[in-house]
Amino acid sequence: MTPAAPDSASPRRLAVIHTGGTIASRPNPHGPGVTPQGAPSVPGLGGVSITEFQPFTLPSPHVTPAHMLRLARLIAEVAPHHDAVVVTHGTDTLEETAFLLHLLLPPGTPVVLTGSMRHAEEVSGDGPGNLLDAAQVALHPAARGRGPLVAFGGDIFDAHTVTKVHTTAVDAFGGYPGPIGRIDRVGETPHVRFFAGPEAHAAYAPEHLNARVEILYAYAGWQGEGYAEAAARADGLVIAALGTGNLPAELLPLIERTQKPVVIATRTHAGPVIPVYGYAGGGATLVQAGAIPASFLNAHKARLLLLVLLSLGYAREDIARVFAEGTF
Ligand SMILES: NC(=O)C[C@H](N)C(=O)O
Repeated sequence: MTPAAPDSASPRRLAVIHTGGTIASRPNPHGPGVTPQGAPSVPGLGGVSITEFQPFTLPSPHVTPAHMLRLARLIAEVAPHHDAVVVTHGTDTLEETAFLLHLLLPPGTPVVLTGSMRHAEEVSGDGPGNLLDAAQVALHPAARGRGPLVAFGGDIFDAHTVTKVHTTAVDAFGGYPGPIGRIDRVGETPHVRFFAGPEAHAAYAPEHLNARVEILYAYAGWQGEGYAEAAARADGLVIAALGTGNLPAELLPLIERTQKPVVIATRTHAGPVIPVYGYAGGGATLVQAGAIPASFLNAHKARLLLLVLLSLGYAREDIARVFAEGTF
C-alpha cells in the first residue's frame, strides 16, 4: 500500500485529544512516583493543521465509563470538522476506552488511540514516536471506516481484540489474533499497511451508562464466594471463567437462580467462550442455566458491552442475541 499522500492544496485537519496517562506524565514534584501533568507535545506534521483538546488529565486507572462517554461525545462533536482524531490515553485502561468508543461511535472519521510506557523525561521515551505513528495512521486513507484503532510500538490493533500484554515493555499491546496493520517510517515518510479489511460495526447511543455491571474472577476451588452479594447489587454480572467458559460445580445453581444477565467470559488470554462441557458448571450447563457466552471479548470488554446494553434498557434475551450475533 502506498504511503499517505500529503495534500499541498489544503492542510488536512487533525484533532488531538489528550486525556493523561504516562505519555503526559513526569516525576511528581509533590510526592512519590510519576503523575500526569498537562499534555504531551505533538510533533509537527507537514501539511497538517492540528487542534488540541484536553477534556481531562487522568492516570487511566482513574478513567471511568462516564469519562469515556464524555470523550465519545467530544469526538462526535469534533469529527465532522477534522479528517482524523488521535486520543492520547494511559495504557492501563486504554483497551476499555478504545472498545467503548468502538461501541458508541459510527465508523466514519478515523480515531486512533495511543499512549506510552515511559514518561516524558525517561531515556528512550516512547511517547513521541507513538504519537507520530497514531497521527500518521489516523491520516492514512485506509484507516477510514474501521472504527477506533490503537497504534502502539509500530503495530496497529482493532478495538475488539487489543489488550495490554505487558506491564513495562514498550511493546505493551497485543491480543489474539494480533495486529491488523503496521506503521513504519522511511526517513519522514510513513509506510502504513493494513492486513485486514474493515469489520461490520454497530454504533449504540445510550444517554447514560448508569447500569451497574460487576466482574467476578474464577479460580480453582471457587465455591461462589462474593457471587450472591454481587448479583444482589449489580444489574448484570460478567464472570472471567475458566478455559472455554467453565466454572466449579457450586456456581451452577447460583447462576440458575439469577434472573439478571450473567455473561461468561474467560480468564484465558485467547480464544472463544463456547458451550463444550456438560459436567456441572461446564459451559454447556451454564448456557442451559441462562448464562450468555462472551464469544471472543475479554471480561472487561464484555462488561462494557453489557453496560451499554443494560443502560439502553435491553432485556436478557436481546442481550444474549447481541453477544451471539456479534453485533458490536
Ligand atoms: N503506561 C501508562 O500509561 C500506565 C499508567 N498507569 C496509566 O494507565 O495511566
